[in-house]
Amino acid sequence: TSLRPRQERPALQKLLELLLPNLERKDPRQFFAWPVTDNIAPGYSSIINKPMDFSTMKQKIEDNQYRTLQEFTDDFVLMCNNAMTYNQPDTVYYKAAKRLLHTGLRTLTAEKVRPYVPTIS
Ligand SMILES: COc1ccc(C(=O)NC2CCC2)cc1-c1cc(C(C)=O)n2cccnc12
Repeated sequence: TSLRPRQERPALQKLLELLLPNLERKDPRQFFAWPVTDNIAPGYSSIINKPMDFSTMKQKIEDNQYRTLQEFTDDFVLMCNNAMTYNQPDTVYYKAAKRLLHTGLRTLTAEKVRPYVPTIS
């Protein structure tokens, strides 16, 4: 809660700006591109208390709100888990989320990504 302005984290921010489009390409039908609304998903806001989507993640990168790669990964996992919580397993959304989670985590934990993230946050 220090009053100091957010210090720059250029390396991490640049890495996340590269990783996000990589993850978005794994969602060609753009089910995860924008916040899910109650009118397309009845009761969504009362079932999912921490909504997340790619547009929100993009804004958080631009606002320098991710201090570590782990925080970015946590939002990605949250987004996928929300879809697997609200939607039944036999829906396109559940299946898309399961696949996205699996393939996206492979990207985020790839050896070539690890070295670019300073271990201290
Ligand atoms: C931004 O969210 C969306 C945007 C577009 C669409 C969409 O094009 N749906 C068409 C495929 C059959 C109708 C679906 C969604 C959507 C995502 C989700 C998620 C992510 O749970 N969802 C759940 C129930 C109903 N619709 C959705």
